Amino acid sequence: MTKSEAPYARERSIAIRAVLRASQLTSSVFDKLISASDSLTKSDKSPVTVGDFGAQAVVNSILATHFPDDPIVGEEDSSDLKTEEGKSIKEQVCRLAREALKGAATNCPGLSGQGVQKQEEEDLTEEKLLAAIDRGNHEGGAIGRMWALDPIDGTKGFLRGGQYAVCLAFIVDGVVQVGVMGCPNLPISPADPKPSGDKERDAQVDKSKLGTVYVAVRGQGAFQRTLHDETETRISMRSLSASKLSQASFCESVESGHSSHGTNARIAELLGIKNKSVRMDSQAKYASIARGDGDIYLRLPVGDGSYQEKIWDHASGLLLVEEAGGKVTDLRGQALNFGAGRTLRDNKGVVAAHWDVHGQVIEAVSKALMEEGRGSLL
Ligand SMILES: Nc1ncnc2c1ncn2[C@@H]1O[C@H](COP(=O)(O)O)[C@@H](O)[C@H]1OP(=O)(O)O
Ligand SMILES: [Mg+2]
Ligand SMILES: [Mg+2]
Ligand SMILES: [Mg+2]
Repeated sequence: MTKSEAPYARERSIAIRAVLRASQLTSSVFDKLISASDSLTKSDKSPVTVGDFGAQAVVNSILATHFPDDPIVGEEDSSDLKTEEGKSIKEQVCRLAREALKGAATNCPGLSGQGVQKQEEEDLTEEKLLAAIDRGNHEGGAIGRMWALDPIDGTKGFLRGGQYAVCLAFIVDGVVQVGVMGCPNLPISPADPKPSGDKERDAQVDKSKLGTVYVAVRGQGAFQRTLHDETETRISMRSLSASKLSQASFCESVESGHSSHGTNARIAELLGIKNKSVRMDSQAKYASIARGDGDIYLRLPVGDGSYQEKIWDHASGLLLVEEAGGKVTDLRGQALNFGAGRTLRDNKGVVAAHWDVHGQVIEAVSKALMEEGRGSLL
């Protein structure tokens, strides 16, 4: 079977094109713009920047051109841009989105030519760009085609100059079929240093060695390419058996408010793991274990566990890890349900690990939560 005949080949190509363009936008926002006046605080107290809005406008415009009937579940909406406070951000968002959509054609397999470009450029008025952002307001659900978009996952990492990801997934009947993730600050070669937000240390990082894109289609494997070269290399998780589990390394959030560092530390202890956990913002954690830099991604709820994870925070990362040989479930070992709406309301927490050890990790998670008196989460 050639690539163009493979299931979801068109969705795959368009998703890569959209993520490349949005990643170019976010990189240029960071290089040129980011200052306090380029971001707002949302009603849930989380930050949102020119980059988040701009990337959502770019991805949604491209999806609207190529799949006009497909609904999109996207993180952002344009309401904050329509206020007096949001006016200057709105102007920047529109200028950047226009530049990104008009920019030189990105290297993207199966798509070229003026026709595609011209179609995309027709939608560049302010009104149309804001409407494109708001195409992301779909409620989700278990039936039919839809896209899930996090235009910048890990906005706090983005603002720090650390890790963030542009994450786009295609979902059919609640099952993720295509996942594409742009990680502009992740080193192409895992051996190279990655920016972490520490200004002094990050000054030593060679920027020409950063910028990866991950692509997975269900049943077709997981691949890494770079932002500038379309050559794809297959990736897979490090093999890990029960007897080698103590040599594993964990990935976890930088933010202790997003996932419980204390519980993770106890789980590592229960599994005999001595390696220090690697802290990183965003779904870059999924990419990192999918290509074998680390082995286990744990995201355990903080406090009473009332936070509902969002589908756009996990859809592309989950497929990447599954296609690289891993298993991704909630803390009870149940599959994540992407068909329950905008959130993973049927699930609590996330546990991603190689198939061969996932069961043991789940057992340790149960034990640690019981010890903490949080057995009600199980
Ligand atoms: N209270 C919370 N618990 C868990 N995740 C959260 C919480 N608040 C925001 N997030 C989301 O967690 C993700 C980042 O987590 P991580 O710590 O792994 O980088 C982001 O998607 C962030 O949204 P956002 O997309 O706005 O950055
Ligand atoms: Mg956000
Ligand atoms: Mg996110
Ligand atoms: Mg986001």
